[in-house]
Amino acid sequence: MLIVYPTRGEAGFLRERALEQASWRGRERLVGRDWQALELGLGKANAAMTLGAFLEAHPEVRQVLLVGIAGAYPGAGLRAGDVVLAAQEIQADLGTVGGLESLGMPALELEARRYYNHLPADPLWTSQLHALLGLTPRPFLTRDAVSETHEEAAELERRWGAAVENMEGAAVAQTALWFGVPWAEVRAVSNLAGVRDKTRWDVPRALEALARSLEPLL
Ligand SMILES: O=C(O)c1cccc(C(=O)CC[C@H]2O[C@@H](n3cnc4c(=O)[nH]cnc43)[C@H](O)[C@@H]2O)c1
Repeated sequence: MLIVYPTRGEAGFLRERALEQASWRGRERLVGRDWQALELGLGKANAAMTLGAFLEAHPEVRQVLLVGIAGAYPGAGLRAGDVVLAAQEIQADLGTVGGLESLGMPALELEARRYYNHLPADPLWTSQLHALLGLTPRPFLTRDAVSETHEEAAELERRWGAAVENMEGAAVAQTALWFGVPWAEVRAVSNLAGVRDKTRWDVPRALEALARSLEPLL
């Protein structure tokens, strides 16, 4: 299993369990008992290019799991420390404000299936994680830009029906789909989306919960 994470700050629990720490094209690479982990970098471009290059160089990878922190939308009923599993990723900053459909061009076309803004997590891998980790799949949203106000976050939640937002998920999803590798995503809530005051974030609580939740996999 290949675990991927955006920033080194989110991977302390993996580093503690790694048998080997290395570097791959300037990105941190950790090797565990029956997993490896790779730092992606922040945002969609970093995530897509790093994962794409790694999958091209490592055709033996059979599953990808993206882990990290996320911002929760106001109506999602989530707070810092809650851990969520992705049912799908919604690439909300591609196309018009309402998405790609109105442009009539998909983001990805595979075997006659057209993907616009919605990118489904692998159903089997996700159902296995649901059973193993006891997490309920929820819709995730990705933009390179973060929500900066409550109103912005609430509008994204209303328009797309997502529970949480992040900056890399859709890029990992689209890359994995294109390479034909099952992908899944688990994130811990660090903050309410739209809140920029870091004193109202709780990243340590989120990362502790993420580590606890993923223990059965490590
Ligand atoms: O400085 C800010 O206002 C700010 C607002 C939101 C997120 C950030 C980050 O630095 C996020 C880094 C990292 O964490 C994920 N993340 C966590 N919370 C959110 C969020 O509310 N919206 C989007 N992404 C979030 C993200 O995937 C990044 O990898 C700074």
